[in-house]
Amino acid sequence: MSENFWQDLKKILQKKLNKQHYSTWIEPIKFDEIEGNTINISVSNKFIKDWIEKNYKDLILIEAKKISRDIDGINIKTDKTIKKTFKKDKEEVKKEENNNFKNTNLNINPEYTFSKFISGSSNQFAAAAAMAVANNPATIYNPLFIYGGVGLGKTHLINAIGNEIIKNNKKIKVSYYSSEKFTNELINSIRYGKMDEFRNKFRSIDVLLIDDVQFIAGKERTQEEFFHTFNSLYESHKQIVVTSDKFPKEIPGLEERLRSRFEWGLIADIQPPDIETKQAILEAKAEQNNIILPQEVALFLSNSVISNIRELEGYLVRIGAYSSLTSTPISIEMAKNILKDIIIESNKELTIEDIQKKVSNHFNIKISEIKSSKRVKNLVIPRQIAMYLCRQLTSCSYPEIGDHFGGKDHSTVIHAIKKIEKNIENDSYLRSTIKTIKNTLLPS
Ligand SMILES: Nc1ncnc2c1ncn2[C@@H]1O[C@H](COP(=O)(O)OP(=O)(O)OP(=O)(O)O)[C@@H](O)[C@H]1O
Repeated sequence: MSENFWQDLKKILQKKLNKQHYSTWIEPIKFDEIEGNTINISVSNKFIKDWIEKNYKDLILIEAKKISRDIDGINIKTDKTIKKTFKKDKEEVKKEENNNFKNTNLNINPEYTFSKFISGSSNQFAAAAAMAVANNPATIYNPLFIYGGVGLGKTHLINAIGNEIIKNNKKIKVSYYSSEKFTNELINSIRYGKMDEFRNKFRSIDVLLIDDVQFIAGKERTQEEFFHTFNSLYESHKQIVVTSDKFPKEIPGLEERLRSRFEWGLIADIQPPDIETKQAILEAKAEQNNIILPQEVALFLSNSVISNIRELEGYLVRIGAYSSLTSTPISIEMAKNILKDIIIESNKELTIEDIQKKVSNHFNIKISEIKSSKRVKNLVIPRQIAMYLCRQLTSCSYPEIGDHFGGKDHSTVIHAIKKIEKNIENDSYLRSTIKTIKNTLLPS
């Protein structure tokens, strides 16, 4: 009776709740059992557990009692292994699009909504936190700091917060700024003596969304001004949301006072997507772009390529264009052919060249640069990572690795690998970068 009980209960809850809330909070719940008179359920992390306890537990209990009068409690556990990918309903996407109004002053991209954001275990925490903030601006998590690797959906999520807030209340003044745009406006205001205007403008915003905040690090005047803007908004109980490619502590050149403020609220990370999530995203993007993508091709792409979703989308568009230009339906063969330089067959043993290719591709540098002896930072770290992965993923010796990196001595290779091994422990960004590259080298 238990599983049916849960299904019935979910149906009732689905009717009671708005679709988005249902699919974000109730749908991913894992039903465990009914033990005595208690319903045991699990969710993927403590944040979701707390949220459900605070907002939905009473409702679930009331409705459960209507099905079975004996029920008198709900016990929520956390279980990290829960993976749940849920897709949003087409109708809901349409409705949301219609509701969105385009106000270019706000700089918000109307395309990036929650309905178009696919949640999976890698980003569920950040998506749930974003939704919580969007539904309760400036009341629960302030600031919200979202961080994650390149192309994993930070810009999409921060815009979705803006779109959702506007949808709920058109009077709230929401502004989205890339750090670059913030800096440029500041520079212009200084140049043309318009600092008062600049300050007034930022301080009159209700919700300030700042994307890629790592770019203001190292810029003294921008950080100073942002610090004052932050304080003024925070003190007037206005919502601030910030994204970055790194955890606050790991942003080089970020002033201590800003770092500590970023840590006042909630910090949520986005990890590289798992295969299920990648597949769901690809299928959704294919639908949005009118590309007929057979399921096996979506699976093939999710298994073999890249974690960077922007890159993944790029390949999808390439395949779609090829298919349309040649009037041939998309097939695995076609995908393999188009992506032959990127995909490494999963049954083939990895070589040092494969690793060099992937690492160079990830960091957007040339293979010749990774093999060179140039000591600039943007080459040294990729080179060290590549050497580390060669040692981990191939059976090559230190001298062999050194040979493939422009004839370097084995002691240089050992030094590079030790450096990564040491840093990986404290640097979550490095860890996540290496994981992303490894995922593309070792498709599961
Ligand atoms: N979970 C998701 N569901 C649907 N689309 C996604 C998801 N995550 C990312 N995308 C898409 O991937 C592309 C890249 O995402 P986005 O620009 O938000 O990444 P980012 O993390 O801000 O990258 P960067 O570090 O370069 O600023 C966008 O088109 C976005 O819509």
